[in-house]
Amino acid sequence: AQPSAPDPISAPLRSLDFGQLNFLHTTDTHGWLAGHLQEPSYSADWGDYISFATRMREKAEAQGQDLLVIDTGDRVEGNGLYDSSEPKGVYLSDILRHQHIDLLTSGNHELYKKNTSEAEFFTTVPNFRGNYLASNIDIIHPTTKELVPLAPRYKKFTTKKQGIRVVAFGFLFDFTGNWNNTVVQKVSSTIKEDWFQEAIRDKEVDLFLVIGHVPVHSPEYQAIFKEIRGIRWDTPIHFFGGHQHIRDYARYDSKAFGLASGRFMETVGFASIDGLNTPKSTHLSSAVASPVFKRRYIDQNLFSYYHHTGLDEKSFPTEKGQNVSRLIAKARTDLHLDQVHGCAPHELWMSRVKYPSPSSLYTWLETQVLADSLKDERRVNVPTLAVVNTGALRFDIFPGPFTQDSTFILSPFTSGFRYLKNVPFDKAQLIVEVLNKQPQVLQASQEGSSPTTLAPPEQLAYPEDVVVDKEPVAFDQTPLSDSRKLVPGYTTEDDAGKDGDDTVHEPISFYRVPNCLQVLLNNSTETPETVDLVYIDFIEKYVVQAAKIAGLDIDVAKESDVYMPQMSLTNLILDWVKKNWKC
Ligand SMILES: Nc1ccn([C@@H]2O[C@H](COP(=O)(O)O)[C@@H](O)[C@H]2O)c(=O)n1
Repeated sequence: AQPSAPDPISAPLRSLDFGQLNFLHTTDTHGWLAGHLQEPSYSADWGDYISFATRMREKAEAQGQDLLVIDTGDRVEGNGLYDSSEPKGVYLSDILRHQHIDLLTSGNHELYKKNTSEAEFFTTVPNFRGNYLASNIDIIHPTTKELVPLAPRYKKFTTKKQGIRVVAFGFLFDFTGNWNNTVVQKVSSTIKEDWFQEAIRDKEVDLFLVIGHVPVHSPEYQAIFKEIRGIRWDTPIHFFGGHQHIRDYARYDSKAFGLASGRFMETVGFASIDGLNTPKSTHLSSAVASPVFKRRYIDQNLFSYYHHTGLDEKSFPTEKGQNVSRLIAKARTDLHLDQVHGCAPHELWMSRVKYPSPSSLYTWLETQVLADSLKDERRVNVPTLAVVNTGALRFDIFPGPFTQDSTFILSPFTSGFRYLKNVPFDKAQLIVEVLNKQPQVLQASQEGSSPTTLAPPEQLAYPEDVVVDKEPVAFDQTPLSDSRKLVPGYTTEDDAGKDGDDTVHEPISFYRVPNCLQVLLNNSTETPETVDLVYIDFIEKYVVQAAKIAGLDIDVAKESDVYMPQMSLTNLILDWVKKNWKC
């Protein structure tokens, strides 16, 4: 772990059920390779994860079993380790590559910008040569300008110990926000292509593995499941997914399951399959008709890692893991990530408290940061309605030092502001109302595709608020090894029940927020007739649609202009923190 990481807190743990084939899975890590330096439950780092995967592989192989390590994308954007370097990601990719990852794929964040997808093409794909899959992503080759697959479409391989014959695919959900140097083909048309049809007709396959940056409960994964099942009625399928930042497990049928392993290096997903028919096992009388699938969501800390490997402080770390922890510490020093810009007086939560409220991160952004600091000197005293999508803020703020790292953890994106002059106030309000009308924003959600949102992605999995009654939870699973108070954390309920989390936690509330927050900046007590409608540039395409619906007949892209040139939301927040949160 990193030198400043808090020690994990002991907690009652559920164990892992190993099988013939075992998996470790990360997704949506968003640069958090140093782990969480303010939260004991997630305080291990990528170096510890490397040691963990090594020890788990040793354990599996000693039992004659196999272990595969999988990552399903969104490795970038969301943490100082990625976002604060110039160019972005140079430290991150060098740290990432030390983990032996058997299969990986791209997320949407790898494709928002041209330089990010080109870095995948030139660095991450070669770093994991042969293991990076891109079933539905093409990129314009930066030199030849030809449209080429970002990485191979699929792969067939045989596992080391059990000889399990696997065909693996790597998908991205039907993402449309990519830069125009990449092409994301819809999943429903990709699975009709000849190469896919041939791959699923291969009879020499014991397991189909579908990894992807796709929610496990999604139209895209349903379509892939149906397509494979239509041809191979009996072959086991394991899906690994992500994107919604949640822990989730889907049962498609008795031989097909899918695991999603959370976000931000809070979770390492574990899955296993036992009873697969393989060329070896079919000769044995022990071959089983129906395989058994298991899953567990591991809290990413050393207490869990020691427990699951049966090792301790001395026997657990590997030399490589320790070197990588040192590499991360050096990168954090080079990037000045511990530099303190101010001190937060109390917690500000994204979803643990109601919005609006004094402890809501969004209320703070509206009533303090934007209200104090959003001003273009060319537009002084002009009434302004400011709109920012809630998904632009990515993490809670904890009391204490607000560092260079906290800045990017909170607001990693480079988005700035644009504005439309003299918008009738009632129309401006209507535009915000339209933006907030639905969970899925405007953009006629494509049929058969995952919904998109301007709110934090976790919210797609919560149709309603979850309000936790603060009474201690009853624990009816494995016996408690420790009767102390439970630590608040994940209490996942999925298609296999309520016993998925390795650590038994006290539950946490989840309150929904609107797609966009808004603040009226007006020096007068009178309602303005017109306002400057200021919006964060990421939502411009949605503002265009909302303006049409609101009956504002203008060409938004043409008539809008940059507001506070050179100022990003990230820097606006940082300047406010420096001025207002003295330590
Ligand atoms: N420049 C950006 C990029 C993304 N967002 C928000 O993040 C959501 C997607 O996040 P995932 O990690 O789930 O891919 C997106 O819907 C936006 O809410 C943003 O605000 N600015």
